[in-house]
Parts: sequence; structure tokens; C-alpha cells
Amino acid sequence: MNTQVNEVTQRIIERSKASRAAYLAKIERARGQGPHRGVLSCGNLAHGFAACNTDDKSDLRSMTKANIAIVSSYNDMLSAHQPYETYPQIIKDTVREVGSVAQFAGGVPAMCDGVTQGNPGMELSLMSRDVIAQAAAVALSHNMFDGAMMLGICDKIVPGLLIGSLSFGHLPTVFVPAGPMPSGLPNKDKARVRQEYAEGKVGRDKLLEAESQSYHSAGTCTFYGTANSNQLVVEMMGLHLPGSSFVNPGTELRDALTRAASRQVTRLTALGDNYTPIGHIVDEKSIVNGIVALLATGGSTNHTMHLIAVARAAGIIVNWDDFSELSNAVPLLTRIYPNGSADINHFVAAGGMALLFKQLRDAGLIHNDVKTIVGEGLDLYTKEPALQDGEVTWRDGPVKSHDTEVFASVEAPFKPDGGLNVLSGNLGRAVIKTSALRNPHCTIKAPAVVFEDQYQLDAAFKSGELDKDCIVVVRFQGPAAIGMPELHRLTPPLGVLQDRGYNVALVTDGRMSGASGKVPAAIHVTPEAFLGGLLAKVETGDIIELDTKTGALTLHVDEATLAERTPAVADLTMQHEGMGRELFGGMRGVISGAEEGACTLFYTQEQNV
Ligand SMILES: O=C(O)C(=O)C[C@H](O)[C@H](O)COP(=O)(O)O
Ligand code: SF4
Repeated sequence: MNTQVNEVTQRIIERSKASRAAYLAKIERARGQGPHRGVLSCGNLAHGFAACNTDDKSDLRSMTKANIAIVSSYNDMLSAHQPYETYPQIIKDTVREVGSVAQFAGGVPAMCDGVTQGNPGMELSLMSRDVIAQAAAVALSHNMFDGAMMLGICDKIVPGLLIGSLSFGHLPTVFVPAGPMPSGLPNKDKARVRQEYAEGKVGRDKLLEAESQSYHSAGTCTFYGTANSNQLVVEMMGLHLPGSSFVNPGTELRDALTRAASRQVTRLTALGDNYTPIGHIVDEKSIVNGIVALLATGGSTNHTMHLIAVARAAGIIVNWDDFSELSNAVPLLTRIYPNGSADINHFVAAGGMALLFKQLRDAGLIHNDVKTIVGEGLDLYTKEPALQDGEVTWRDGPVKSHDTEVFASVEAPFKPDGGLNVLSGNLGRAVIKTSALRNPHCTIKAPAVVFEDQYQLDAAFKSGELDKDCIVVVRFQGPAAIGMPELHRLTPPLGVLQDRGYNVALVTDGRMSGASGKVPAAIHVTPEAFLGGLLAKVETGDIIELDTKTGALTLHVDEATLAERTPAVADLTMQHEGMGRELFGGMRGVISGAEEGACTLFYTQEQNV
């Protein structure tokens, strides 16, 4: 076992001792005896199966058959989630074939960050993760279930479903992916047309044509953003069937995997002799395994918040120093856009999850003494799924990369580290993803140009005000201010400045998308400007230093000058109304800082006294 990975793991175990023990005791209490519907009154039960057919009713009336909850984030807005429309019936039919019952317990909302990117709706996005967690809990609170299947893929949805299902950690829970769309216009070509549009070289028609060729059918978008990072992390944590993350939708293998997942969850309930609740699968070692895999592949920076919130839901306390130290120990093994030009389908063709598990396991970079939905340890995850007589079987996976331009090796990685750094200094703490940068490190010391919302930057860019070495500061974007939107729409103009040869970087208390990458960005700055962070005192022209070698994020203004400055105050009235934003004021009021996961769900009344 890699020494650094093990040291971080032991530190997390030690830090989480009390909270993890309390969590395990909680889920043991919840476990109860026999089917959970057994504690319901006749009235509760009758309501619970009133709409079922005769067979299901008699099965549910008897306490011998497992009842499986289906929680789905289906909607037509996310290309990734559209395939889920047909899954509940597939699951119900399969579960019935093996003598149990499945009920659609509830739906959860899902926002497409691609649709809302650069628009007011994006200010609901991060908080929607917590709404999804709550909606999953509402679904499971019927307490009719002995197991659950979670249907979710994209950015905030999988983290939300993980948090929600961990609050029912006594239930065996299987996550069910639907897979990426087939490859369309390469992401790099799409990004080039965007920059040409930002420069006024092409019109909307050309831009829309490129975007539509890139995002062209059902399935997850093919860049390695937060959605695909979710799949990889969830499988690494043993909550997917082996190799199921990236099988394309609408294929026979995809449906066979959904049927196999439906059978598998019925084998894990407390009614049998292989009880495996999600609260026992998600432990300190599986969380570390997820972070290691994220780092080894240059995954989404959003997980420096999501995985902290997910771990917290299982009584496990993780922080950015854990991410940073794991990043120092983990080599970068893949080049998938934005960290390269390949897409997620190319990653699969080069070796995919089976090869990733093999390489990380053989190098001792992940813990193999973990529980999964298919048993103890991760050896089965070095296999890959294939069809045999219409059903899925697993065969040995690749032992080496089929394309070393996309998938390298631990012996000869693309970078010796995972390309995720924590910066700190008088401006606070921030994260920066270097795996997608042209140079392995970012060292910039330049004058600040300060904006208080992302839309102000357009005019400055078009006027040429930014045609220089500069550090663009976009503040009052934090969780408490306006819900911490992704500022991914800044990538094309900042990319143009970079291509013009200027040394530019972004510093913000907002966040970027998993698909962002080429422009150095110190994001998630905490404390945020709205809550007294020094960002609020930065003035255009101040010198800021950002250095991933030293980890510095420094405002070079003397203390006396800063003491005389009055912090800027942003009028956020307009950002707090319209597009439903007025409904999220309570969440903004209790949301934790970025390093605590920017989460509203662990707020306790005691905090209010
Ligand atoms: O990371 C993910 O999974 C995403 O959903 C990506 C972003 O949120 C973008 O908004 C969608 O990518 P673009 O088409 O470049 O805007
Ligand atoms: S990957 Fe992102 S852009 Fe694509 S469907 Fe999912 S949320 Fe939308």
C-alpha cells in the first residue's frame, strides 16, 4: 500500500472516529429486524401497496420478499438522464423474476449544468445537490424497502443521491448508470469554435452547428467533466457493477447490466445472508479510493466539495489537505478532455475502468480491503462486462493500455502527480486543477482586474481592457452570496487571451465546471467575499501572486493599506430573485463554506444559538 495514501487514510480514520462510530450506530438502529415494512401499521401498508397488482400486493403483504425502492432522476432535460425513462419497468420485471418486488419510490430533480451554464439558473445548481439528497430521503422515508436502486449520473445528482442514500445507510443500495452518448464533434474542435465566436470570427449559426454536433444524442456528454467523474468515482467506491459506468445507452449490454444490477441488489438485503448496506460500503477507504481515482484521471474540481459532503453523510471528515496530499502521491494516468483531446469513449477503448482498477490496485494506490456490491475487494472490477446469451458476464480486462496517448501507466504517467493543488495565503484557501494546463505549473504575479459578476467581463474583454498579463478576479460568487455558480462561460474569452500570449489567470470564490481546464483558475476561494473574505478588499491594479509550486495565493498589498480599505459590498438583490432564486434564500443562509462541501444539510439548531 502506498505510504502517503495510507497515511492520509489513517488520518481520516482518526479524525472521523467519533462521527463514524455515531453513524454506524445510527444505521444499526435503523436496520431493525426483518422487512422494514413490518413496522408499519396495516393502514400504512395498505396505502403503500394500494396501487400494486394482486401479485405484488400478496408479496408485499408477506414479510418474506424484499421490496426494492427505485429512486430516479429521469427527465428530458439532461441527455444523460433521458434513457432512464424506461428503466423502472426493466427493474420491476427483473426483480419480480427473482421473487422480490420493486416500487418506484420517488423521483428527484436534476438540473443540466450545460443548459443553465452562464444563466441565472446555474445559481440553483450547487444547492440542487442538497435538494436531491432531501428528495431521495423523502422517497425512502416510506420505510417500505429492503434495498434501493439509485438512477442518476450528472453533476449534482450522484452526490445528492449518495448523501440521500447514506442517510438510509442501513439499506443495500446499487447505483445504476446509463452511459455516455457516442462520440460526436471532438471537444477540442467545439472549444475552438467557441473561441472563434468569442472573437467575433464566426456567427451563432456556426457555433450552434458545432455544439449540436458535439451534443447530439441521449447519453452523458463525452468530456471528462463532473458527470463522468461521478461515474468513475461511484464505480471505484464499489457501488456500480464492474465496468458498467461507460457502456453506451440503447445497447443490449446496457440493458443487460441494468437487469444484472436489479438482481444484485436483491441479494444484498437483510432478508438474505449477505446483508451489505451502503453505509458499510462507503467507509474511509472507499472514499479515499474514489479521491485517488479522481486524481489519477484529472477529474472534476467539483468533487473537492461533493466528496467532502458525501463523506460527511457517512460520518467521515475529509478536507482539502487530504486531496492535496493524495494528489502528490497519485500519478496522472489519463488524458481525457479537458485534460487532453480524447473523450470518455476513447478512455474506454484504451482500457477503461478495468485497466484503471488494475493499475491503481497493483501499484498499491487504492485499498483492496473494501466492501462492494459484488463482494469483498476490487479484483472483480479488473474485469469487464460482455454479453453472453443475452445476459452480462465478466471477462478479464486489459492488462495494458491500448492507446498510451490517452491512458498511460503508473510506471510512465503523464504527470507524477494528480494535478490538483490547494493554494493558500492572505486571500484564503482555494483549489486549482493543473492537469489541464499547458504547463505543469502555474506561476503568475500580475495586476488584478476585479469584477463582481461574470457578465461584466464580456465588455472588458471586447474593449481590449484585458489584453495584458492580468489576474481576473470575479468575486461575490460564493455559496452564501449567490449559490456558487460555475463560471465556465469565462473559459472562451480567457482562453483567447491566453492564445494571444498573455499570462492570465482567474481567482474566484465561485467554481468552474468539470469541463473547464486550460486557463489557470484558483477557485472555491474561502472565506468568500460575501462573508468577509479578503477578496472583498481587492482593487483593480493590486498585484496578486498565484503559484502552484509554492502553493501561494497572495494579495501583495501592505497591511496598513488594507486596514484603511472598506470591503466592497455587492448589491445582490437582482441575483436573489427570478428563476426561482428567491426560493433558495434559506439555503444560502445556512450553507457551509467550500472546504466543508458548500452544504446546507449538516446545519444543526445548536449552530443557531
Ligand atoms: O462537468 C459536467 O459534467 C458538466 O455538466 C459540464 C459543464 O457544467 C458545462 O456547462 C457543460 O459543458 P459546456 O458544453 O462546455 O458548457
Ligand atoms: S454531462 Fe453536464 S451538460 Fe451533459 S447532460 Fe450531464 S449535466 Fe448536462
